[in-house]
Amino acid sequence: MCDACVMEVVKGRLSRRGFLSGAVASAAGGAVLSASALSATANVLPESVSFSNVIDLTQTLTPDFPTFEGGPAFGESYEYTFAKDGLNLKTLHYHEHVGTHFDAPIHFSKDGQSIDEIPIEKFVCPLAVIDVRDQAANNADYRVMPEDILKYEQQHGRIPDRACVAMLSGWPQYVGTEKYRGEDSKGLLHFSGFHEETAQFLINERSVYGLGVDTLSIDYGPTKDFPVHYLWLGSGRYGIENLTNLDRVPLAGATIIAGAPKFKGGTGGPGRVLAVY
Ligand SMILES: N[C@@H](CC(=O)c1ccccc1NC=O)C(=O)O
Repeated sequence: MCDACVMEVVKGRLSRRGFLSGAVASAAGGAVLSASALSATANVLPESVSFSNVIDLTQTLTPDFPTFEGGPAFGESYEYTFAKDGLNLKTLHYHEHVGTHFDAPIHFSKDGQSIDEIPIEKFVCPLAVIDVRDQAANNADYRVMPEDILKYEQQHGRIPDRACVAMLSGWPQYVGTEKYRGEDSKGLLHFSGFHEETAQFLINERSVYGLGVDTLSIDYGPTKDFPVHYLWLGSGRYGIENLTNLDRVPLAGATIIAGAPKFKGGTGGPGRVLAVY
């Protein structure tokens, strides 16, 4: 090899080694940095979460999104427009319980936690999806029963601790139609929810933080006394209503990242809810 060629090879090796050792050093530095940043700021979860899919479980909120009471519950008006002012900015007016939203314990209890008081680690949870689409298709007033949970566990294993248990009824396909609320001539609503025995079972026998539904309410539509709201929220747990896309996540094994709002004293409120798996 000519002298010049040898020099080029040696230079190449040296710079590659320098590059590699620099990369190792910066990776190690990065690890140290992120570990200390974590311990300084995060409420560390007991298990690590790794994922390659993100699914949006949130309904798009529009002024005509169906509401529990039937009337409008979300409005918006422009304060600034790009054409007139060079920027767009709206004021929103909305009911706390509209669209994909949270029910905080205070919603149905005398002095339960408000939405801002729920510890954040309760919003990142294993997600257990209970598929009752067939039952709901046959009976709009179907309620998720304890047997549905036991059947789920036979197929997918025990509901994990700290889970959010969500009902998949298939109702999001009816948003935009009367059927989503299912109001009859007597003013009763018709859609699925959880049975109070199931809420009681999950409170007593399992360790669950959240209850989710893809309908307007964790209680089924025709209820007059809201037993699941009183039981579940009264036990210090939270609910999420009007979820969507639960048919796009595995029934077991996903993690829900429930982006609850942080309104001081809020009884709930709309948020962004994601599932990762
Ligand atoms: N499922 C509803 C229930 C609810 O909001 C509600 C229950 C009884 C009386 C009024 C209610 N909300 C009024 O808009 C919710 O918790 O968001």
